[in-house]
Amino acid sequence: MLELRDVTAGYVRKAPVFQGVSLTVRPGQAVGLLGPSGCGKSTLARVAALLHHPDAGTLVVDGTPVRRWRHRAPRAQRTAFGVVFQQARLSADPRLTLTDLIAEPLRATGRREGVGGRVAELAATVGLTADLLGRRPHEVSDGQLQRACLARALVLRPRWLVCDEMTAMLDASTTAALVRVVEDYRAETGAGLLAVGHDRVLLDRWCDRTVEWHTLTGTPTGTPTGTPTGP
Ligand SMILES: Nc1ncnc2c1ncn2[C@@H]1O[C@H](COP(=O)(O)OP(=O)(O)OP(=O)(O)O)[C@@H](O)[C@H]1O
Repeated sequence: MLELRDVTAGYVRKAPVFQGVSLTVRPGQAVGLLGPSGCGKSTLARVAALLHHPDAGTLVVDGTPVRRWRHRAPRAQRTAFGVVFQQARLSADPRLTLTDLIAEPLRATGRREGVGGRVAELAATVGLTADLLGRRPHEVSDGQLQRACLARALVLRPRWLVCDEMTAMLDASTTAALVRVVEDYRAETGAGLLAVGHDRVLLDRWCDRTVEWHTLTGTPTGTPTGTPTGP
């Protein structure tokens, strides 16, 4: 279970972006988070993925409260998450080839064996051909780079996926392809998903339930009331 309990977070302590927000994602569940620009969805997603330290509240991952965020978080907790952001170019080291980009989390966690095979397998999964893998980010399209970023997010076989407007910059066919990759991965592994976006139609189709931001803010505790949209 991924549980945010009464979380307050932001960038200036006296003026948090949001206060007292609670949200729960069950293993295997896909929760969409919908809200207006600037309300704090990305900030919440970053807290949930251990990338942004909240000012108050608790994050519990698979029963263990998180005490440290970012590089200070224990490796086992950090590697439980795969994260994909909207702007692939900001989250990709421009010096790395796509092969090295996808393999980055393996190398960072000291897993050097079988890297080539795992990268090839994931490249095929996300639809990257071999000729693209030797290129650097500036030599590929936004959609191709986002495919590589999704492969990177899956490379450690995370139990939780956080997709922060993953498809906002992409055309319909690339969007459909990447959503399918995420859903195939979830079907195979039982991973849970928090998908942030603006596109209600996409989130309603993709997710088991879609939560509106305004139902979260000020919610005291417990799972927020979402809009049930699926099984
Ligand atoms: N690094 C930062 N430093 C200071 N303020 C920030 C930072 N990142 C975001 N903010 C501010 O925090 C607020 C929430 O931003 P956030 O990106 O979480 O919103 P969002 O709902 O994801 O928006 P969008 O849908 O436009 O991506 C905004 O007012 C934004 O300007």
